[in-house]
Amino acid sequence: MAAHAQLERLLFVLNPISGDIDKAEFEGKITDYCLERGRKVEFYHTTGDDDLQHLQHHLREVAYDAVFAAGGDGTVSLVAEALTNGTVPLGIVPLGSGNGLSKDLGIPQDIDQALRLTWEHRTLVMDTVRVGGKFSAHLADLGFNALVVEQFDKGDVRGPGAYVRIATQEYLSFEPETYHIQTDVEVWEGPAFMLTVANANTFGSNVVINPESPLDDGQFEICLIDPFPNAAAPGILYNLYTSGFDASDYTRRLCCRRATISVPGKTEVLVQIDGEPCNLPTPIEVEINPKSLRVLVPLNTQGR
Ligand SMILES: Nc1ncnc2c1ncn2[C@@H]1O[C@H](COP(=O)(O)OP(=O)(O)OP(=O)(O)O)[C@@H](O)[C@H]1O
Repeated sequence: MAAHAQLERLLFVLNPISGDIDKAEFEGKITDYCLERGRKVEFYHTTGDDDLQHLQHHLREVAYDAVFAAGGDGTVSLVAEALTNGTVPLGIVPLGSGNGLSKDLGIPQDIDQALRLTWEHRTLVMDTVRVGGKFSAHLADLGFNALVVEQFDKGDVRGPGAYVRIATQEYLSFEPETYHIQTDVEVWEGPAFMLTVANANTFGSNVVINPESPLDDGQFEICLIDPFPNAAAPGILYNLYTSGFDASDYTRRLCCRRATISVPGKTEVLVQIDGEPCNLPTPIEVEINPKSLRVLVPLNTQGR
């Protein structure tokens, strides 16, 4: 763990379409903040088109002391993937609607407070995960939430209200899949309402799907919610919002370093990875990449 490492040259990766703030004003604020403290700052704007390849190419050409992701969960995951297995740390200025990883890392949700990371921080070296070959720093899931995120993504309306409306609609007709999971520790098979591959703890919605699991412990959890009767829903929701995941009869967690997830009868399945929906061929191989990402966190938090 390093505290107060001097960061001279900073890159801010900005998603022009995330958040509802004026981006020109935001860039001006960052520039002033960094120049006042003797930092050099540059900006990189995502286009939504091959951003990972372009960013990786740029990072091979120019050496930075830190790269900040200024956007939502998708932008954070993009920059995290570009930096994984390297020595340059990731900083986060949360601008999205969920901002899950930044919350798990104890990064302030206020922009001015988050910018202090350029100046005061310590470095956490966290694990990352590969889910069916795709990068995940935070949470990936199959089942109910993946379906809701896909519908949410297709719609024009953002925010928690839109998510709840879609979730309520989908819940009425949702049919749980059966999963076969083989980990390096155990085998589990059964139907699940939702299956989360959790490197981290908390969704952007503040649902704590994987409480008390450090991001740098060299393992991930598969958090399962069984199909449940309607009458059990309020209790499960209460547990999810109060870090009580394990308290329910309908939940279980498998802790492991490697897993193969099959969905009998299906060759492809919908997966939500760090906020972005995608279809993956089955079986899905999941593997931890221990201590693979350096990330700047506030001095006064341990990260979770
Ligand atoms: N210039 C751009 N134009 C259109 N789409 C873009 C652009 N830059 C990035 N994207 C797309 O934006 C998505 C990532 O958005 P991001 O998660 O940063 O913000 P958000 O969706 O507003 O936040 P949240 O996920 O928290 O709601 C990706 O799908 C990416 O391809």
